[in-house]
Amino acid sequence: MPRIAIIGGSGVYDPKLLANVREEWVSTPYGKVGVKIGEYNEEEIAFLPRHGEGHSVPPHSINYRANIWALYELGVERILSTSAVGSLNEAMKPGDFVILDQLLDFTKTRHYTFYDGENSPHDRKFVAHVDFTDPYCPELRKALISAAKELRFNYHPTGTYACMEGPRFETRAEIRALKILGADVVGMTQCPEAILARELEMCYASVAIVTNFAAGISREKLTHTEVVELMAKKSEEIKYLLMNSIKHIPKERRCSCKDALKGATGE
Ligand SMILES: O=P(O)(O)O[C@H]1O[C@H](CO)[C@@H](O)[C@H]1O
Ligand SMILES: Nc1nc2[nH]cnc2c(=O)[nH]1
Repeated sequence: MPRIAIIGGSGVYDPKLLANVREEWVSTPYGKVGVKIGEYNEEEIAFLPRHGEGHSVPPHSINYRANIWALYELGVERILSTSAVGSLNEAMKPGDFVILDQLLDFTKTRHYTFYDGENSPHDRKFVAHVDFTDPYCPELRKALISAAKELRFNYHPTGTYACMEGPRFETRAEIRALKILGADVVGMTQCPEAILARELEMCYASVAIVTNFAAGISREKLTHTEVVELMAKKSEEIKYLLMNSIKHIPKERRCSCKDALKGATGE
């Protein structure tokens, strides 16, 4: 049973980092999900490309609830993910790794919770207001930072990610506003992926890879081609970073992620 899962973002579509890969189809109250399960250092790891293998699913249409529920069903406790981002912070350059620690959510049309009270399509028919002060698991963040340090990668140990609805890129004015609000990087997928993991008391962290300077900061037109091309160039480093992080993940969970529902339902 995989304790750890990797969710691959743009440019990270296949589990080449794993051996003996099999696919398991998991039924969830939100639909079926195909999850790859393989081995790394004799440990079972689950892998899920959030956009599908051919990048066929745009960020606003991803079935985040099915994806996270499927990993939970498989017994996953810890989720590491990648996200390709634009940078608003001149210190965070294309090719740099940012271990996210904060989030700003500007998405609009997504499904943000599993807990819809009586309308929940499962037996958790309650309302839950989960603490999200620190959206990322401190233990997973520490593991990613230790690995980036060991590998001597260009990395930033913190970063605020602004999640936009997409699928378009931002206007110059939106990036100006996000900078005033304190965002360091901008993407389209961390929300609701991070909160949904927290709602199922799973640990979640994401390593953002800067693929471009954001709209109005970059002198070039923004293209998805540029994003995928840079991610392809970084694919080996991303693989090493994720795999090296795994050995730094404590077996025992001492973070508060595992108690996220305590006090959240008013019980
Ligand atoms: O966040 P990931 O999945 O890496 O994808 C990023 O890349 C796409 C834009 O090129 C958007 O979907 C953005 O969120
Ligand atoms: N929203 C958004 N996502 C990205 N992913 C990679 N670059 C960007 C960007 O500039 N904006």
